[in-house]
Amino acid sequence: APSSRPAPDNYGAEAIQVLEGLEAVRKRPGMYIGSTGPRGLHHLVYEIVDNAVDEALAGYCDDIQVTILGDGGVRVYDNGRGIPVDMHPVEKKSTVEVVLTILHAGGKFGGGGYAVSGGLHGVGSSVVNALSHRLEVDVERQGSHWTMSFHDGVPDAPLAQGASSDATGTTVTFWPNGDIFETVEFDYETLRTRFQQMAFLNKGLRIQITDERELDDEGASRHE
Ligand SMILES: Cc1cc(C)cc(-c2cc(NC(=O)[C@H]3COCCO3)[nH]n2)c1
Repeated sequence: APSSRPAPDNYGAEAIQVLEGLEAVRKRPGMYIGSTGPRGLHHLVYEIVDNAVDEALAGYCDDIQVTILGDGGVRVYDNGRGIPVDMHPVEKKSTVEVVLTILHAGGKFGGGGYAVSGGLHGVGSSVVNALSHRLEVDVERQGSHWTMSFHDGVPDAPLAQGASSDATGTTVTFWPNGDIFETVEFDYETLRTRFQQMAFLNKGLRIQITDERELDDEGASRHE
């Protein structure tokens, strides 16, 4: 007789896909970011900034701010449209959660392999999330702040509607996993040089970077 067990719903399959994706990234980080040395660490920032740059190149954002926090985290902000916050009826997941947890076929050649230097072109955010022991996102869109946090890429709770806001934008803050990377100490000059190159390649693009770690009596150093 046919088993009485109901067919596994899509939601269960989806949750398994997320966990398998995160596990794959943590098992072979080099496949996704090239290495777990300093280059791989800085690649995390480039993956997140890539999304903000795409929004700027699409003409929706003219302010991108990167901050190296005193506690070793990095915050990336853009004043674009904000990642969509719509809730998918079936998976009961917001687009924000999908962008940050589903491992998309990334890279230059689709599927797995890709030239590390080129990065994942805006589909690498879930990789950054998987390799961060904590990640927070704050979207301003549709009149509100919408927030979500993750630990090792796993959501702490669904997307939550917060205070009202008449601005739009996306802020992602992440703290790289010290068990995966040889070092989690960001190098200011490495980031500044890379953003300067990107600004040369994209006329009109402005990326501000601030290092809050070297706070001394005259406050954080700020360069554009
Ligand atoms: C800092 C950061 C990090 C991430 C993961 C996404 C983004 C991001 C994503 C977007 N824009 C979008 O997702 C577009 C996509 O098309 C609908 C409107 O919003 N802007 N900024 C910014």
